[in-house]
Amino acid sequence: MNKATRQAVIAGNWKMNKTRPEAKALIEEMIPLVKDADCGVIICVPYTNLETAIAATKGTNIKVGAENCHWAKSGAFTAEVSADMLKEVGVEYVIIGHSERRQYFGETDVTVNQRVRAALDAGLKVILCVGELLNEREQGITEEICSMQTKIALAGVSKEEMKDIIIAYEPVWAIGTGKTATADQADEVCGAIRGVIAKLYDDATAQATTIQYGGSMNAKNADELLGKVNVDGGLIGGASLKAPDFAAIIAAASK
Ligand SMILES: O=C(CO)COP(=O)(O)O
Repeated sequence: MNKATRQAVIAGNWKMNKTRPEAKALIEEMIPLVKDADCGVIICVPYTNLETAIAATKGTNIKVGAENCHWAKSGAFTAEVSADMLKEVGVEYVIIGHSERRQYFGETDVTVNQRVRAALDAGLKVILCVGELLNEREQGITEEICSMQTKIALAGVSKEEMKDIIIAYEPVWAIGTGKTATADQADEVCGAIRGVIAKLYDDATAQATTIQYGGSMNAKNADELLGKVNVDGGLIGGASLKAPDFAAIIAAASK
């Protein structure tokens, strides 16, 4: 299996945006624009929008994800949401390990691993985020950081379970900054992550794993990034909040 046979997946990460009426309107605008996509289409939305998004996307090619989940089944974890709760609502995907969770909410490689495990156990598919800080890139340790994050996050995940894991390489310095990694930088790190998967599992698993790039991907730069052999799609922040922009990225991934 190679890029030609791997499924490209474009996922929107809405972050902390949109009330329920706004979410419904955005999805309704999106549906006709993305209905002919030749790639996977996912929108990851705030918890309060999940039911709205699931209802609004019913019968369409848009799948719905959450932006995080807790590692415990239930318990005294004020404001957290379990993987079972998401599954019961009808959610299919969950983002885990986003750099904003790591940066602002004390998420560590170990808790990322625990959350990945909980999501898989609940029957959810995972979009696992990894990526280096600017100073780590400047120190030349990008591949080491991304390899380590990937390895720790996947501890206890079997080869069979890898079909339910998408990895998103998101350099932290490129998120929401308008600074995109060059297509070659994105390709290089996505390729290095694929190498880690090959070592942890085997080459067939590595070749079958969807590895996205995320960080200021937009309608203008999507073509070049998605043209790279190791870049199998994108995790889109800002541009996923505008239906025409999101649709343009999906069109680029469908070529
Ligand atoms: O963090 C991101 C997606 O998870 C990327 O966000 P931007 O596309 O807004 O840079």
